[in-house]
Amino acid sequence: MYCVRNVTDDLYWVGANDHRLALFENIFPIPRGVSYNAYLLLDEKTVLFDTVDWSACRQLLENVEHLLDGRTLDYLVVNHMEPDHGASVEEILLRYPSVKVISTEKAFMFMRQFGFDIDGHELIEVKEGDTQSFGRHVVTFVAAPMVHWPEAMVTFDTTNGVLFSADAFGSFGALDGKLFADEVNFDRDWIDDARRYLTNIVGKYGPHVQMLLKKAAGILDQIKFICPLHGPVWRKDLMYFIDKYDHWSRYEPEEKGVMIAYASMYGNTEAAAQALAGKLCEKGVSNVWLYDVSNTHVSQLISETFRLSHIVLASVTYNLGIYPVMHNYLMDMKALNLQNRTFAIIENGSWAVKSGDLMQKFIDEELKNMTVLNERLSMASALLPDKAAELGALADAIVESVNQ
Ligand SMILES: Cc1cc2nc3c(=O)[nH]c(=O)nc-3n(C[C@H](O)[C@H](O)[C@H](O)COP(=O)(O)O)c2cc1C
Repeated sequence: MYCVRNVTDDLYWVGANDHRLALFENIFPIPRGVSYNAYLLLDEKTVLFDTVDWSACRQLLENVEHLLDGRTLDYLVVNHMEPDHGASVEEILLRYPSVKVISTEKAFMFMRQFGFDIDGHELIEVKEGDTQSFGRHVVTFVAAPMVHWPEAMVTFDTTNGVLFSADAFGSFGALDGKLFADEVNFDRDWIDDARRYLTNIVGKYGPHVQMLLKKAAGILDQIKFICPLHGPVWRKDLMYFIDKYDHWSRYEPEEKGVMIAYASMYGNTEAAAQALAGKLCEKGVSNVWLYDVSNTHVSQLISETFRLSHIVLASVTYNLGIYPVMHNYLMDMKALNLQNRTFAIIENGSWAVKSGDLMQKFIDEELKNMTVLNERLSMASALLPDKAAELGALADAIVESVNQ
């Protein structure tokens, strides 16, 4: 059965929802599923904007066929050739052999690399600023390299103000009927998945997102809809989400608050993390979030690290090193270019305590623009009452820094 929704009077969502995939990119858990968004414009010409993952191809075809209602498909615009959107391109070409494909030089290169038989078809290569008329609608193409692959572009419909934003402004989470961000409680139910999506997937490319935001700033008053390739479509309160993107891509925290990420085998480091959390709240800083790095997916840790201003790393020493899962989290921060956070350190060990110095060294040498508070809580096996003053001093230093 077809499943479509109007975005505007002549533009339709023709994508699909996926609740079967457990790991997006075979790495990120998606308990709320994901949507693959594609859009069909019925103008004098018929235009499909992007396709879907291969697993959802059948749904896309049903949707498109239903709306075309006997017309042929004239154009396919491919903004992004990553397989979760581009995998069904060849199937569209097989079904609609006269379709003209509009995309970037690099995207056509990727189509060939993936083995798609495109060369018997009319291919229209576009670059920044090129325009195309489909009848009433005129669109312009804007390069969006590394948001999130190098071939990516976004397409702006100058007639109705629709921005087809490719992977920008996307989110994990299946739509399940609710197409628009204003049909859900986005700030309560979606923002964490949107942040986890952007920070983990495009986090490394903050400067490229900033470049795209600067281009968008020039036409901000003309943008009426943002149609991403995953997650809800935006038609109200666009600045709420644009502002989030601005923070994430500048590596600026959204909130003053403390994330305590702890690595603990037998519970003593965890107990210290709990004691610190209690002290912070007692001293008036209650935006405090505890995460056990061993049972919190690293994508969630990264997302929270992008959200909050202060990070406490509490780790046992393990074979003279940092606990491996904590180390992995630090490596991910480096890979994603995270910056501008204030850290505090809690270390533990029973015979040769090393984790504190090693975490400090990693932050100083491998991460950019970070501050580490001087106060450190160092434990030998367990946090005993003789460490109360040290714990209090650490809490005071964090509170002072948060309140600055
Ligand atoms: C496999 C393994 C390796 C360890 N390596 C070290 C080490 O190199 N240096 C050290 O001081 N303690 C080491 N420890 C001890 C723990 O770091 C220590 O007992 C710590 O207090 C455990 O804290 P927890 O209760 O939070 O798990 C190791 C423990 C295990 C199980």
